[in-house]
Amino acid sequence: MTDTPRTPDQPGTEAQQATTEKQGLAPYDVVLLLGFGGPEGPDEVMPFLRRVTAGRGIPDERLAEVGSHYDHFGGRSPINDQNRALIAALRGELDSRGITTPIVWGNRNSAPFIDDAFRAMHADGHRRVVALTTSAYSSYSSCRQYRENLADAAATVAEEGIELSVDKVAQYAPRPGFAAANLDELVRSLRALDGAPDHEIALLFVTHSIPEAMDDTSGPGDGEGNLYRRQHLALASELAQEAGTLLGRELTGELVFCSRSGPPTVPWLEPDVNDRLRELAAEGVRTAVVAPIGFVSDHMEVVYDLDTEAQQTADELGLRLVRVPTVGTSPVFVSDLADALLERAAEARGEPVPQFEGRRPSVCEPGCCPNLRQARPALCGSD
Ligand SMILES: CC1=C(CCC(=O)O)c2cc3nc(cc4[nH]c(cc5[nH]c(cc1n2)c(C)c5CCC(=O)O)c(CCC(=O)O)c4C)C(CCC(=O)O)=C3C
Ligand SMILES: [Fe+2]
Repeated sequence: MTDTPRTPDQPGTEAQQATTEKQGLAPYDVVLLLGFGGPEGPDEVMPFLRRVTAGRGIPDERLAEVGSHYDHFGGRSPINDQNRALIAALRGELDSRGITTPIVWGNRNSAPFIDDAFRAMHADGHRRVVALTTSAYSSYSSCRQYRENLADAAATVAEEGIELSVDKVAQYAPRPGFAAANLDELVRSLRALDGAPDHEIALLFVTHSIPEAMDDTSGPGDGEGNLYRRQHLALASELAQEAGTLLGRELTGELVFCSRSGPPTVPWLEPDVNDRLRELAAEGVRTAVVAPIGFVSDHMEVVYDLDTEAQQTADELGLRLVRVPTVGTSPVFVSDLADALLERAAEARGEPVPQFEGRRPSVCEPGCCPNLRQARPALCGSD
């Protein structure tokens, strides 16, 4: 914070915000929420898994193993229902700001697919799309792959004479609003702990493991790499510090990983949450507070890999595991997504937008978060 008086031409002032809100999401006429997708019944599990891993060389045993996670939940992932709820919440938030721009949904790996979303938008007369992913961080899997999905879908519908222009909201993990939404959840969970002494509590921030090579190349092509990991570390340390200050506790957090796949010969980010729980129990920790900051809703990685598998590890060790909710449809998160959309629209109109540490450009830099298997067309970037 500075005490410099704000003038109307400074980015992020109230005057600026007022114009921003008045113009709504212009020049965009539709919002596309991009999800990962998931099976909604037992028959959809294997087709879904084959789509996720197409051309990826994931062994069949791993597919069968992941399929069995879905079996625990009747062959249905919660992810699509969570995205329906997110769209409803975002609709409510935009409505409350007088913004009527429709929100359409498209998934990478299950219906409704992105090409169908494009067809539906076009049929309704929409031509300028602003896309928002349900993944907050920068990496090939969580950013560029969605941009490739957009390019594939655009190419498919172009053959039918359908042309749309698509821009994207930058990955939002570095947004102060994303930190605020996660902090709310963390503080609520910590408050609910009984009088456990600080030195018996471990605070574990969890995210999806990715191959080390994918992390090494995440971020701008001419940057330092490891942006996926750095974004998580920055958020984790901010959350641990702010939660500690708010609650007057001495909390140190650390980053751990879940949901590793691929052959054991390929290194992925570590430590695995289960391995770390074992070490911590041996060091005298009694309570593990597990905050899945890498995910925006409680989908399969959370309800299986954490609430089922890591919970079982904790049970075996006699550890109490407290799982912090993901941001889901929390009002702070949804409001920040609405802000991010408004800022993207303002940027498209050539207006200034608020700056903050770690802000990602809305148009990805050349070579950022590359596809290491095969270079492919991707929208919303400068390459
Ligand atoms: C970074 C990241 C996110 C977070 C960002 C984002 O949300 O996009 C994410 C999300 C998700 N990942 C999901 C599911 C799966 N991910 C897999 C495989 C992989 N994920 C990877 C990375 C990520 N994944 C990677 C590097 C692989 C290896 C193969 C590949 O390069 O693709 C596999 C294949 C089987 C396996 O090997 O585990 C499945 C079934 C679901 C749906 C859950 C549900 O159904 O509720 C969600 C939200
Ligand atoms: Fe995944």
